[in-house]
Amino acid sequence: MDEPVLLTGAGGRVGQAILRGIGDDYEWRLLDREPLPATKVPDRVTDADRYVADITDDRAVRGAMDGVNAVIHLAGDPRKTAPWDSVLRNNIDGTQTVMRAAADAGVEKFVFASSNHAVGGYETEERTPDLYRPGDEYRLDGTELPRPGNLYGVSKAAGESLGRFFHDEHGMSVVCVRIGNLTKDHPPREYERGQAMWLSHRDCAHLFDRCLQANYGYEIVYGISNNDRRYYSIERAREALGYDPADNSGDYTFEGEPKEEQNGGDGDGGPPADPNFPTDPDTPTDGA
Ligand SMILES: NC(=O)C1=CN([C@@H]2O[C@H](COP(=O)(O)OP(=O)(O)OC[C@H]3O[C@@H](n4cnc5c(N)ncnc54)[C@H](O)[C@@H]3O)[C@@H](O)[C@H]2O)C=CC1
Ligand SMILES: O=C1O[C@H](COP(=O)(O)O)[C@@H](O)[C@H](O)[C@H]1O
Repeated sequence: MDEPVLLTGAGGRVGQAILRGIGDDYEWRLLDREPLPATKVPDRVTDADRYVADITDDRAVRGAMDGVNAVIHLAGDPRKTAPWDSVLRNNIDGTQTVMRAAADAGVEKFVFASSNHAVGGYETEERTPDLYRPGDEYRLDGTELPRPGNLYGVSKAAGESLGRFFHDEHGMSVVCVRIGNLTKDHPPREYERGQAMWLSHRDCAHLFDRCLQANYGYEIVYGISNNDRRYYSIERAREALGYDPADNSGDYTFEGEPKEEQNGGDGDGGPPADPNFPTDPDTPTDGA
């Protein structure tokens, strides 16, 4: 892909995971309402390709969109406790502004950062905490209706709907990635739900790379690593995008330490050297 890719929210956690992984592989336009320090910008990105702008500023967004072939849209309020006025402005109005500008500019592919919170309502009292544990077979696969657990999740469901509209009405390819819990270097520590939906930094970069490379119409996929604990299916991401994650929160202890190091393993990222070592927090141990 020779034409630029517009990355909104480039300075944030997800944006930086993407740029650190595939920053040298594309021509980027980086947009964020905060100026990006040089340390957050890949070497080849010039000042002219850095936009300090708010995504609700239609004129600025259209300026940044000129000549762009694909968009990864991350900018927004990521707080699950975000109030309505913020998600309405940043996540719904902002997303509509970016998607409309993209469709008008003839952008081919649009990747939208949706969230696990768009479907948080499926985590009912009856299903939890079993849902978060290895061996539980409950799966959401992206074909279910949104079921937000908070107003932030409502705003993400709205973004998915906007994507459907701009795909159907304007032919733009749209993929909505329901991102789980992006955490660097190890799964969230001592947090079953977070470990079930862990997305490692390298899998994050690989997944968004696949979103830029694959051909699709409209898709909703889950963005998690290949975790033993999981209640999201990654089959659709594999099939539609060619996603092939490398990490698994099951390779870490509940406290977030790599199992092979604790077990004196060979450090190859594979399973623990001693299969009898009781590393799974759900596995009863003598005296535990
Ligand atoms: N980090 C995670 O585990 C998850 C993130 N997501 C979604 O991924 C996206 C990125 O999340 P993070 O990187 O974690 O958030 P972040 O807060 O680290 O980064 C967001 C970036 O967007 C910028 N931004 C916010 N509102 C803006 C606006 N109106 N105009 C221009 N720039 C704006 C901020 O300055 C910031 O650099 C969000 O849409 C979030 O909802 C979804 C699920 C999980
Ligand atoms: O959508 C998001 O989800 C992640 C994970 O949710 P959590 O309930 O496990 O915290 C969250 O960390 C992130 O801030 C949010 O944007």
